[in-house]
Amino acid sequence: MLELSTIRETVIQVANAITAAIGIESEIVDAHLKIIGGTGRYIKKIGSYEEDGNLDSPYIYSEILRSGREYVCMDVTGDKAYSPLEEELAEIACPIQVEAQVIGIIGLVAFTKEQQSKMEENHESLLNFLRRMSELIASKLIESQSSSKLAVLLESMPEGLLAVDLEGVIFACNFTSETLLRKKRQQLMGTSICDLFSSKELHPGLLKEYREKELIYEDGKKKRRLMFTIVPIPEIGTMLLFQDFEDVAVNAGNIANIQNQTTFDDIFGVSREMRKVKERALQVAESNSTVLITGESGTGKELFARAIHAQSSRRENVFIAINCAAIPDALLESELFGYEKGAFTGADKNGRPGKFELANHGTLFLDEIGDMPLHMQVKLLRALQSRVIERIGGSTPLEIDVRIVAATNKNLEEMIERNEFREDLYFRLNVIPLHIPPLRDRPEDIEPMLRNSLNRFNRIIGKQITGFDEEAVEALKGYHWPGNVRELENAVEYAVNMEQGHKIQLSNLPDRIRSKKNERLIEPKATLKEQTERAQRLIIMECLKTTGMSREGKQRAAAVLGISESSLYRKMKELGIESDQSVRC
Ligand SMILES: Nc1ncnc2c1ncn2[C@@H]1O[C@H](COP(=O)(O)OP(=O)(O)OP(=O)(O)O)[C@@H](O)[C@H]1O
Repeated sequence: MLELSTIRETVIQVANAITAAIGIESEIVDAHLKIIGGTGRYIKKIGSYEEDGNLDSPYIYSEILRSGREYVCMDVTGDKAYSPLEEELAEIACPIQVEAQVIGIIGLVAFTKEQQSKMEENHESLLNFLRRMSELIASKLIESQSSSKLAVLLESMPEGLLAVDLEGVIFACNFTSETLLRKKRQQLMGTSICDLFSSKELHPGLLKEYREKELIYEDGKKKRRLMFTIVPIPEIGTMLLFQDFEDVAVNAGNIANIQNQTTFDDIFGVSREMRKVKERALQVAESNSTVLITGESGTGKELFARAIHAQSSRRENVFIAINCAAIPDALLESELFGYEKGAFTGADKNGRPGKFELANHGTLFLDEIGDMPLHMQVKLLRALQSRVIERIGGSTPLEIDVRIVAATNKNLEEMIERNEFREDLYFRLNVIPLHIPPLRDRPEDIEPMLRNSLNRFNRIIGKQITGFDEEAVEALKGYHWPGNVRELENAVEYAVNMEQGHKIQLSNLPDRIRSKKNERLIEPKATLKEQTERAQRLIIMECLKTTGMSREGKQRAAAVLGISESSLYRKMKELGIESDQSVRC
């Protein structure tokens, strides 16, 4: 039953509007004969019942509710069906109907002779007016019911939902988001997304459209893996939908969503080098052999790993990625192999599958393999050799059928010499090596990639920028792109946001590209390696000077440079930039 009381405010406003327009008192009752709104003498009676709330009474209002008929009486004293208060002289009443259902009544009541004659003279037009008002109330009720139905739908969605504005501030959330993030609605609403998630991908300006990406949510000491789908909504903000990662993999029965897989067509590159890498990757994709992808951060290693999976016979099963650098050493083993119930304090009481199990019959992408601690390298090698794993605290060996694709931006051969990486594991992984060259070594790719990114961000941000002006192209082509394609994408996104005209101007490029710092880095006598390291050191220091050395500062610096936070920490270590060192260039 549609209840008028759910739009009480509207009902009161309509009653006031009627009286203001025609100078006669009005009352509005619901389907239980309860007075919901009224003017004049009826204000005091709001909340009480007409005809004692008896729906079977022989009087007018109960009769209107039963029959749906209108009532017009210019002298109520002679009407037996009327039970007047002493002063009531005349009444016009009109049912409020939604389809065939009567959900209330609007009554117009004359208490003075003057009002009575006004009613008599204009009863046709007054009745018409009441019909319009009754339609208005009915449509408001339907509208409010459908928006509350929508609210019920959003609340009962199995996915968490957060809606953020252009500044990244949460303005809507649902019940599942409270459960998954272990926070109350009041704590979520009005909070910046940056305060909830450290992953830079979720920060405003860096939010990009993507489906099903695994990101980590940290709540105090607890970490939770969530699978995100991000939908930018131009001019409004972004909608984030997320699920518990394990639920997704288990519910999917380890069946992949093949429609949204990254394929080789998504890998862009016109240079000879890129065409060669793509050809080679395509050749080996079909086989089950282990692939080791090397290349600097942001060159597209994960993109290649996904395309290989999509091209293989495993494409209908899952692709699971694990970033060995992002997971604390103590957790890496349970992340990879899972654990049985009661395996250790704080463990989930039902036990949990590891990535190997989740990726069964699919592909397991071991990202940043060079950052895997030595003791874990031994365990990984054992699993790869025997193709059998055991959960922590378990005693049943599980056979696994997983294709391994590993990636690193480190020089594993140098690490082997320094005893930081096991040679036997290296040979086990390096069955099919694929090296992706950095962007600066394939300059022909820069311009087409800029155009490609421009089209994409025009679409996402809703702009129609036609290209780059000459000076901007020159700066972009001359830049050394330490963050490779990721940095290029971020630079174009920044420029598209900033640009108000039809072409991207030099002034709208990020500072580090505009200021052509790379020119003063060149020292003809130094080796290429020395010059590259020096350049990287200067760039990172310069960036940290702006963002600061706090944890958040470093997160921002990583985002600006287009590298992962863990890559930034690693680079700082390699280049001798200390965390608490004052930033000088
Ligand atoms: N050849 C390419 N064509 C299209 N997009 C690319 C290409 N290479 C990289 N990208 C884009 O650049 C970004 C970084 O790519 P990806 O994450 O695969 O790099 P990565 O080498 O794995 O980085 P990291 O070592 O930091 O994890 C992604 O948005 C990806 O889509």
